[in-house]
Amino acid sequence: MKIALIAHDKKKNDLIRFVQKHDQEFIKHELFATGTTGTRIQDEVGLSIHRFKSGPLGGDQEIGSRIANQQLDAVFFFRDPLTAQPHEPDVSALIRLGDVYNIPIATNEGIANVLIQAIIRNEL
Ligand SMILES: O=C(CO)COP(=O)(O)O
Repeated sequence: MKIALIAHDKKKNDLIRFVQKHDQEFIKHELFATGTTGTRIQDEVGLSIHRFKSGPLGGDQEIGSRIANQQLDAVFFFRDPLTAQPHEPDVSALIRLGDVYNIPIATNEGIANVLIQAIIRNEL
């Protein structure tokens, strides 16, 4: 599967921990990420990952474009709901495209736990 991983700054540690916990599953898939998130996953988890631009510089839009072209199967997007993002319209656009194309986007760790179990069981 093609899976995108994204986290806002205050959620990056949570996403790294989550990916580390499930690294034996994530290693089986083709991984994509926004710039800074991808660098941290590469450096701290050791998974190979295709990195787009950083979110505020267009990375969310690049991932949205992948969704629109049916080139992504699932997205883990650990959003920070308590901090204003300069690129909030890009974040909303990405999530909107997930709804348009019925791509599962886990926007917090609770639903991420559900989504990763579905992926492990090959239920998507
Ligand atoms: O801003 C982001 C998502 O909206 C994430 O971008 P980075 O991974 O480059 O920090």
